[in-house]
Amino acid sequence: MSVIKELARIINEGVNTIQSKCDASGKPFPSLDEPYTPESDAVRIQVIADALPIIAAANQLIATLQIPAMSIIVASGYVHVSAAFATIAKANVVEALREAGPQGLHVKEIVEKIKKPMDPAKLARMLRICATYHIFREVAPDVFTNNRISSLLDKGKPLKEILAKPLEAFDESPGCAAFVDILIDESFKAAAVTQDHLMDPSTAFSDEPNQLPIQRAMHTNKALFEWYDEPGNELRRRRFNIAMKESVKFEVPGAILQGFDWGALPKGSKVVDVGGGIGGTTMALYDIHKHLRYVIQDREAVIKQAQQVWQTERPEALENDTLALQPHNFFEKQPVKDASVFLLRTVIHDWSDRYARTILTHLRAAAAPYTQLVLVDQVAPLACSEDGISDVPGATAPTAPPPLLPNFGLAGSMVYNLDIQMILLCGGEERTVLKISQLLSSAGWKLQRIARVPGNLLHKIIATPA
Ligand SMILES: C[S@@+](CC[C@H](N)C(=O)[O-])C[C@H]1O[C@@H](n2cnc3c(N)ncnc32)[C@H](O)[C@@H]1O
Repeated sequence: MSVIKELARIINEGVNTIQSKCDASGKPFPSLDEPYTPESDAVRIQVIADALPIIAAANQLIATLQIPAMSIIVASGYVHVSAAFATIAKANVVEALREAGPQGLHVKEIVEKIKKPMDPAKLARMLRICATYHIFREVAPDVFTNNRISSLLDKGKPLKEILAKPLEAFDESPGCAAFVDILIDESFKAAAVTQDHLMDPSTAFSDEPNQLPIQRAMHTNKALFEWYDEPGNELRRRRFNIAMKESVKFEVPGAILQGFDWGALPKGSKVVDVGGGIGGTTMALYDIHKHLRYVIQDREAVIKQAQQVWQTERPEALENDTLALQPHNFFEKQPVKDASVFLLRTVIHDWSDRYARTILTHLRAAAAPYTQLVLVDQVAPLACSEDGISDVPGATAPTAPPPLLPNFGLAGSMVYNLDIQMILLCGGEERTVLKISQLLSSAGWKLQRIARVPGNLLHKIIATPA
């Protein structure tokens, strides 16, 4: 069969399977036109494994059919979509559209509502390119409304409140609003200088967290997290912490609970969430596993914000000593010596090998013989076959059959976006299985297994003292 026919077959058969599952459950597949709600999107999770090959095949079919020059120009031109999108998000257009309801708003009315000195005609052009990428809908000439994708950026508050208290714009915002705002601010600006940075002999080979594109773009010599603590960066720091807390919610539901038997840990076992942020991960565990004790460690400023969040959302955890919030620099000696689990979610990927090794070595020195290390991180697949790459259980990622790319192509591409994000902002890396295994053993840990949650970006990398 020709490649294009084979790709079409994968799409057809996959769509039929999904439709049958939806018919059997009596729930329609969520429409792109309606705003996102977790309830209306629930059916997607049930068919996520069926959707992966279809997404991979559809993108490969487009790449095959499209005029090559068009493909490369469109890919280079994602910067235009980002520029449009960044402007729209910054101007709180999503919230104005939510308040207007499904009939949408004319761009002139949007500009009045958002109280920004913007040219409505240019805003229409920005919204139109996004609508063409299925973000927003143009429902009549120059009249736009939110759809399932754009509505995820809704900060979830009245527009008036956002305009009155811009520093608190992302506090308690659900969904991806905070996360995307990092991408269109820090990442977007760092991206603009990346080519200069990576071909400048004074920075090209650096593994220092303060010699990255972000420093070049922002004219600072502070590493990202120190820079967040600088005066003037209050919004960025708050936004980052909210983004991380909310990121737990746009994983496959309950992902943190899967692949590691938290329930089997004896009563009173201590789980130390190292670099735990304001505690989104610990909160998800705490809500289900009340028999455990938790410690969240992070930088002082973050722990202060965590204090407010837990006081508001789960005050009893602080009152009954189930949870301790502890300022701690993970480049220094680890104070907790009786941890059952050192849990690090999306921490090790932030750092270059040398820095990551220091963090892991401090944890190894504080580990008891029964301590388990649980890294919750991406595991970057190669874009070719990985057969026989490692015999550690779970090491080999599920691969797509030909003619699809073994890594499911664009269906699995987010890991590489985040990998580049690490080059831009932190100096870390989304590591392959081999790199993870080498890093762990260089710090005295033995990789035992990788527990994958189907359809999820983050996996559990479980190690014990070597
Ligand atoms: C990518 S975030 C992950 C947060 C959290 N684990 C989660 O998944 O939501 C990395 C965390 O590392 C923290 N961090 C950075 N440098 C640190 C340091 N030297 N000591 C302790 N925590 C640090 C940051 O403040 C941030 O909360």
